Amino acid sequence: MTASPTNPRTTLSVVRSHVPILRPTPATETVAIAAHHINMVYKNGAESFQALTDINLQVPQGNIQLLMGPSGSGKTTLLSILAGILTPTSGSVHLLQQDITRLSRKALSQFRLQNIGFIFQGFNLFPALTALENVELAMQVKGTSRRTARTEALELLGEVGMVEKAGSLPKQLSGGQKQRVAIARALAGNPPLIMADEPTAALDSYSGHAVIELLRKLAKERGRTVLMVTHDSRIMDVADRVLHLEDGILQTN
Ligand SMILES: Nc1ncnc2c1ncn2[C@@H]1O[C@H](COP(=O)(O)OP(=O)(O)OP(=O)(O)O)[C@@H](O)[C@H]1O
Repeated sequence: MTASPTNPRTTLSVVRSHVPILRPTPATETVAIAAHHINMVYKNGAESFQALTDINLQVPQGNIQLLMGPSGSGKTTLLSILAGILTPTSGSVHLLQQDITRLSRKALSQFRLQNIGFIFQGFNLFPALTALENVELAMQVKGTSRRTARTEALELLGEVGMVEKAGSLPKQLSGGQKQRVAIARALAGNPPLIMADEPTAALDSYSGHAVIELLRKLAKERGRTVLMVTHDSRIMDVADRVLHLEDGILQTN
């Protein structure tokens, strides 16, 4: 991918013994995520179901925006479309000024790998790999060499306060610790966009707060754009905007 001046990836610089550190990016109103007239119809045989109707939205770079709404209102469907995992029935999605709905399958998969960090409710860590190996593997998948991957994975575990648990297997970690490792893994390769589906749902209050604070810092101090599906009203305090879905329609507020 060609780095643009507004992309936090361009703020990567090498300081202190070859360890990459992110400098804060000045706040701009560059749009990082945009959806234009998105419709999604699920078809099962003769039956069809309209899950999303004419969704339009814009998320500026450095924002934390939440997708909220009742069960079945279309939150996960919309997040999946915005992340390029699902193709909408109609409409377009622009990520970092690129129309991802026009990319080939291969180009889209490469774009996702380079630009989006995913965080899931269930952590999705490899159970047989240590915390460090889970992050390292993600770096290698993104093209980092083995040697650099270890250094950078340790750096990322440091960012989420998990260096001391680098050698632990997921089963030896609490839910909050697992989610912090999953966040470190999502940050592998320094993606400018973070997309999360219920990142605090499986966590107790204390761990949930720690994860929310981490996501806030990523947006406000590191210029990452964070979009997440959540039912967690605590996150509303740190959000720039709450997008509310009802029956597949975005409510204007
Ligand atoms: N593959 C599918 N085929 C048919 N219908 C689907 C499919 N996936 C989702 N739906 C339907 O689309 C609607 C939106 O689902 P979605 O999972 O996006 O909702 P949600 O708001 O994320 O719900 P929850 O909060 O319960 O996870 C629901 O009515 C669901 O049954």
